[in-house]
Amino acid sequence: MTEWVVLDIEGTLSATDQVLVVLYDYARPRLGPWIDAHGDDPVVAEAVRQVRELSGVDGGTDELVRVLHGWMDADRKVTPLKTLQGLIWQRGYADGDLVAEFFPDVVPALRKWRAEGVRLAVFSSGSVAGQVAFFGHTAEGDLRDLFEHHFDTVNAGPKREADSYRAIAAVLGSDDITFYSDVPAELDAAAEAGWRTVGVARPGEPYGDADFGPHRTVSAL
Ligand SMILES: CSCCC(=O)C(=O)COP(=O)(O)O
Ligand SMILES: [Mg+2]
Repeated sequence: MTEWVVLDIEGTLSATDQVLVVLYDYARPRLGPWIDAHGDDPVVAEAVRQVRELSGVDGGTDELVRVLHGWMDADRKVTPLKTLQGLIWQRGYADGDLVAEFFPDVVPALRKWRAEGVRLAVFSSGSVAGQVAFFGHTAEGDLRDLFEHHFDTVNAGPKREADSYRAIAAVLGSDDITFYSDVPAELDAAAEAGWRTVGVARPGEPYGDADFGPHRTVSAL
């Protein structure tokens, strides 16, 4: 038994296509209008500043959107992109345009862990705002109560760096943590921080045939 289970989303709880096709296709045409309509929102203004800084692009919304689309095409988990996507998805879930879907084993496993007293948290590249909206609007209802904490690249740090996992452990106040992810490099970073790790190798997913090295590996939760 472990005190905490910390979970990745894409490839672990939900099919990669849920994110890279459904959610990315939803965000793509809405990025420009969102930037134009919410320029006074300090969160959007800071994201736009970061996009300019990281890309060196100096032009208007069209140029920014070209950069953001390029990052999406390459699936680069760049923080300002994840911030803007998260705001758009939050609206999409609230409006009923989006419904989060999970692999069939996921919700039973989450409920079983909770029934056993295991505490749950999420660490995803998706922004905390996007994560909370995602778990609040699922095909199996509002699942937000299952999780005590959400972490992203803003409040924890990059997923492939051990310091991010150390920062999460400090917030959780525990060193008895198990991390589930489909990405071996994320598991390496978590293990370096002293966490237990479980690789989730789901058939048909991008990391379904990956080499998980020393990490215990499962094909479902
Ligand atoms: C609404 S959650 C969207 C998740 C997301 O944007 C993403 O990039 C998932 O990355 P992960 O770190 O969970 O593999
Ligand atoms: Mg993942």
